[in-house]
Amino acid sequence: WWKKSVRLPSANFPNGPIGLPLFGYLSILTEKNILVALDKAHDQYGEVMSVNIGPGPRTVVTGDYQVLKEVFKDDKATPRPADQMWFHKEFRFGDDATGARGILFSQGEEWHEQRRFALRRLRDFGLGKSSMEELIQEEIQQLCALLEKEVNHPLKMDLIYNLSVVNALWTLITGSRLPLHDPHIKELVHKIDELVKERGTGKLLLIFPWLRHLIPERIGWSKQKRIFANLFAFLDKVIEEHREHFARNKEVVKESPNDFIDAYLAKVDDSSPGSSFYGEQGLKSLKIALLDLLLAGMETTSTALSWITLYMIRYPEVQAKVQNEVLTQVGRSRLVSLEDRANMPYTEAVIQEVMRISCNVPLSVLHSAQADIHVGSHRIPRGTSIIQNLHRVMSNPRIFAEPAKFRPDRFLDSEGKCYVKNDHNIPFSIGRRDCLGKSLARAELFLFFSTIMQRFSFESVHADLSKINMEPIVNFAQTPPPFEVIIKRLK
Ligand code: HEM
Repeated sequence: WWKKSVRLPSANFPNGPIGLPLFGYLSILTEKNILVALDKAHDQYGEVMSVNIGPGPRTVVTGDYQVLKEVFKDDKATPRPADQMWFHKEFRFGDDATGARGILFSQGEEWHEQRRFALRRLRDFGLGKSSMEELIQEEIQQLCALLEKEVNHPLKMDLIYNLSVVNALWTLITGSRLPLHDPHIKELVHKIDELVKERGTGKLLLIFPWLRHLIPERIGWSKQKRIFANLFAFLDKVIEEHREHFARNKEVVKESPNDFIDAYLAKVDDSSPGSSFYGEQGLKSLKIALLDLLLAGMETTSTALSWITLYMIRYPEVQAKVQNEVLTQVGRSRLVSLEDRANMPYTEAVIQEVMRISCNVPLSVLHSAQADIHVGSHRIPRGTSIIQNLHRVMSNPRIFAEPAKFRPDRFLDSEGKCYVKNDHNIPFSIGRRDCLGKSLARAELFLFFSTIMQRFSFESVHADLSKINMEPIVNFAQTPPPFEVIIKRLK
């Protein structure tokens, strides 16, 4: 059994380390973190290789930009692996025949439909428009008011950005915003944060899913179930309120939906059998789509903002240059707008460099091969799971010299005046199933960062800046270690 599970399925399958029975590629459990373990294996077996994760069959891992570009340019690697269905059956109304509901883990035509709809509707309700900018600005003003109260005191950066980020999404989804001190939004943020962290600490659960039957409490399975149940109760309430309103004002809502949920209910009402929006399945999909948007959108963007803050206290000279650029281009009184981005190359370069070096979602989300895939001399058979090693691409020394060093000017031209895009910087992944919220995330990062820099400075609580811990906590996401800042008003 062991030989069968660890051997290469065919002669031209990507090579890789031999896993142990049950544990698979042991370094994943014994090295400092999974990224270090995979780096070691890549160094030995190349940029397209395979490993056993736990007792499962071999998973292909690639950290080569050109390969990722080629493999993910069309639908041949868009599905999510079927062996995670145990999880989706529990939390995403999943089944073996049709996969999971929602956006993040759905399959085939259902995924196409759900993704297309979400993209179009988020665009209608703001993405890429001035209304979205106003909505984000509103959140930033509230956040700045909160920061103002903390001036000159050490402040723990834990969950500071989450409330504002989730509220921007919440407004797009539900049509109304919640005040930052609202207990509902605080509860929502805590639940999502707990869930993401639990998924991380439940690494063993991901590798050995059957442990949930033996030690559900210790492995974190019971806790996940409780958190999902709370989250669903929260979403059910909002959906129910929208459904009641829809039932009473159907024609008006259809004519001009106020938010994402309204638009979704209108779509469910107009759908016919065969569509993933139709009937009960449509309503289930709505709930999971909301869950996906909140899960995928909150922690990632908030974590990126926390990383930016940490890098600013570690490199005050970089912070000073950003502040100088904001004050020169925008001044003190006018609100920063997305149009300013073109004139603020240094700020853009700093965001890009933090995204590169902190690599928020280092292994993206698992994909699998829809049909046999040929990569150079390799053949990856249908159904094989594929990990996109984004961390590997973004720390490739041939593209990013001295990749461990924080150097925003690598995204500037030789005179340091113009921002230079680098296609190899792919924190949002690449190809047909890349991040659905990347425009929103990019807009948020720019507006939050530059507006805060227009008014405040972040300082370290340590006199010796080299003492600041920059070591990421690696789970599903790479998060900064807990840290404190002293907020100063910009003189
Ligand atoms: C800095 C912020 C963010 C980062 C680094 C990030 C990164 C990613 C990555 C790496 C993926 C996996 C893509 C793949 O499977 O190939 C993804 C998927 C996704 N992201 Fe983001 N994301 C961010 C913000 C957001 C926001 C704000 C939203 C909400 C609007 C969002 C919604 C999604 C969704 C729905 C998916 C699943 C797409 C699909 O399966 O078709 N993300 N994101």
